[in-house]
Amino acid sequence: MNYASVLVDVSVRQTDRAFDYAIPNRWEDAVQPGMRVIVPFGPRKVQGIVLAVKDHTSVSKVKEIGEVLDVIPVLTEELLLLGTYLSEETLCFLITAYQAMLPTAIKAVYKKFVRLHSKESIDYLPEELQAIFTHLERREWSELEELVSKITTVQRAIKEGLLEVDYEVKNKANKKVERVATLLEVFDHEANSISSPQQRDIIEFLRLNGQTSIKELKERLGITESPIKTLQKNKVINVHSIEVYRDPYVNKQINRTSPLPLVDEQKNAYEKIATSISNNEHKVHLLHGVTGSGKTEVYLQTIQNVLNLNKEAIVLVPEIALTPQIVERFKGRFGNDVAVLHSGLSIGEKYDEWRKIQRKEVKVVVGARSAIFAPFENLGLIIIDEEHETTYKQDEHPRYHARDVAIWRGNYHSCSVVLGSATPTLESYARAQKGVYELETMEKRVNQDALPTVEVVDMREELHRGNRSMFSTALHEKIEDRLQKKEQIILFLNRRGYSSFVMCRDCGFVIQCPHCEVSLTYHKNTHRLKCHYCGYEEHMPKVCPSCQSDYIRFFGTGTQKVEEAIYQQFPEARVIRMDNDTTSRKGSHEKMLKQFGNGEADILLGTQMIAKGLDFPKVTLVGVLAADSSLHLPDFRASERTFSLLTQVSGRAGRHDLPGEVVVQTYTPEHYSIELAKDQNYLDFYEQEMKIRRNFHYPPYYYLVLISISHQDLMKVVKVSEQIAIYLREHLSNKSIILGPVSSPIPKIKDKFRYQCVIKYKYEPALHAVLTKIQQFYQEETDKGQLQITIDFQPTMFM
Ligand SMILES: Nc1ncnc2c1ncn2[C@@H]1O[C@H](COP(=O)(O)OP(=O)(O)OP(=O)(O)O)[C@@H](O)[C@H]1O
Ligand SMILES: [Zn+2]
Ligand SMILES: [Zn+2]
Repeated sequence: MNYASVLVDVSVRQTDRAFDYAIPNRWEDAVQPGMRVIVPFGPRKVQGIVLAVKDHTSVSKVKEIGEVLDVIPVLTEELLLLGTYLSEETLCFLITAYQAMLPTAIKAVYKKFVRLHSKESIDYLPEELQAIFTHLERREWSELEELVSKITTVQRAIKEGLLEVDYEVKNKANKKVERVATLLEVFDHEANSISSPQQRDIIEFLRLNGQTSIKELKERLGITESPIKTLQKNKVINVHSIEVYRDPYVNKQINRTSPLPLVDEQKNAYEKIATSISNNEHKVHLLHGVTGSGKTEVYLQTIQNVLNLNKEAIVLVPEIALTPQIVERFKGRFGNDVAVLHSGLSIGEKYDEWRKIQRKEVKVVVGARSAIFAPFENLGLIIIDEEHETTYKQDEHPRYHARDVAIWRGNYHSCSVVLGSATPTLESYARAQKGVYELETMEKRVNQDALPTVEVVDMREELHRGNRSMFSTALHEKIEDRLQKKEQIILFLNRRGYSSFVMCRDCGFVIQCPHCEVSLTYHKNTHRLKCHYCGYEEHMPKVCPSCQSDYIRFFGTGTQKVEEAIYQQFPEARVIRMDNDTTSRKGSHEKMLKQFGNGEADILLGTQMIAKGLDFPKVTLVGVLAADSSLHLPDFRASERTFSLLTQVSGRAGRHDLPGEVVVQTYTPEHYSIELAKDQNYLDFYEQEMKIRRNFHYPPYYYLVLISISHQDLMKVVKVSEQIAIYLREHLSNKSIILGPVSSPIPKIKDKFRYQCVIKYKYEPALHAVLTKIQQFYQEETDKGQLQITIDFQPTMFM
């Protein structure tokens, strides 16, 4: 008899290890590590992952595996190992690590049922339940909740043993199938004897075109099902189902491109990476290239190089930049060899793209963060574009950084990792300076033109001169000019930490969320106020809740307000506004960019989502509104973010033949991150920012851990946070710095109070053990869900 060690799909501490199950004889050879199975676990059936297969067990009463869900393992040997690394490094449950690697479609959904214990039980049930269970002996829990007057009646019957709870594992994954018809050859010569013209058409069509879907047959020949059925019955044709992929790009015409002759800087970078590839070396190359220096072309040719060696490549692109433009550049070069994974796809589409990878039908995957787990087995290259983007860090469990996973996989496959950016993180650049990474620099734009000229406008002066509009005189003039010349404009509203809050001008009262202690945001189209943390909503009040004045107004600038201002000041301008409101429908993002690319609008107005990766030849002016709103967040990376954002946005102008100009509007023009972004002067910014980081003990000089504690009861949060801080001070070396506990920048979310501690350390070998101890100490309480303690290594957010 063989046994399987199975990790069950239940995230609590007690199940964070494998349990043994017997493999029934009929599946003796079928069960392999990395496959999903269904196993009995207590009263229920749960999904689990086979970690190992062995021929003995020390468990005396071992249960049997109930079902095997896969034919090929969903997790490769490498990914199984990677899961262990992730759970150790981020202190998450092993199952959580594996779940992060799999597409949503194959994660289990559990349905709860209630059924009669036995036929006789019915007589002992209360009348209400008798009626319900007489017709159907098994009912879904959610259905019962509707049927009975009080759910406690059901609970009592369960306690008394009359009813039983039953769980069913459902798979969300549904493969899409299509019915197709083929001609059976034996009947070819007898086809002549068929008299029905419709049937003859079908035969003729199939003879010419081969296997055809029933749907297409009906459409093309204008027929119904019936002649098809007749032919099938008479064994002239064969009808069967085949699996098809839901491919969002299937109807898209993407022109094939061929490699461009590289310019010197590109060639240099390409060759350095090519050398590591041909030597099968695991090296990390930091490709620091200004915007428009042609990094993408270097990626494309490097990938080609790897494909020639019959190996595979993963390309990560930040979600926000995963625009059709980028996808087309990869599909254009590698066609059907490319799978695409991003959040814009439906669950089914993502599953299909993932299966193409699993079945080795593609060699390149382009995707957002989680694509780093693509189940390739012969990896030759991993590229992370815009490596400075914070979205590469997952902000829920497992709190991993895609860069770390990339380097782990690169090491495993002995292949190169390329990190590309115009504004690398200080962490990566410092590593490159120390020689841990290889630095490749591209200082010039491909088209040899200078970078766009950037003018910084002091909005305080504009105000003093009596200009109260959103647009400075300079920006206004330039917009007019471009509109006249029929060139295009991008207006970028830096909205992070910026909201249109409602304030009473009489008494200063600001309307806040009753649950989160943040101000509510005004939404014009619904005339409602909304909390962006918990979703709470209310009507815009007519009078101030505090002093009854009717002089209550919203403040701050949203994209809608900017749009209105544009229409007022430039009535002839055609505007496309891109923000969360206008792009929530699937495909709308893509459609708007296409319209702008086709010249159907003069101005593209948007938030963060238009800052990255866009490449429109006719854009010659970029305006940045409220450049410094990202500077005043309670986050030590605020300057770095502002610098990188401004550099990226400016990089959208003048990328082709027409020269570009940028106008940056700010209230703090003297701030170094704004001054240096003006010249895209990364090196000076790096030097200056590094000094600050050193003085204040921040990364890359120190590592950080953020511990957040939350609970409904404030006293409880304070007590636990203090206990944790004391424990840390006692058990970590005195070289480490422990900050807090303090109340978090957002002190309350969804009625829970939030506190935090920060650990700054350089070398702390006991760290993981100490933190695990803390987790275990509060485990019972955190498993119940009231108390929450999250541990975040190298956090990117401090809110
Ligand atoms: N060797 C080359 N010869 C001619 N044109 C090139 C070459 N390499 C790149 N280009 C073109 O130059 C433009 C900018 O290149 P690309 O988008 O690759 O730059 P990038 O560094 O990735 O930009 P960003 O980081 O700003 O998105 C593109 O239109 C691209 O087609
Ligand atoms: Zn709220
Ligand atoms: Zn008031």
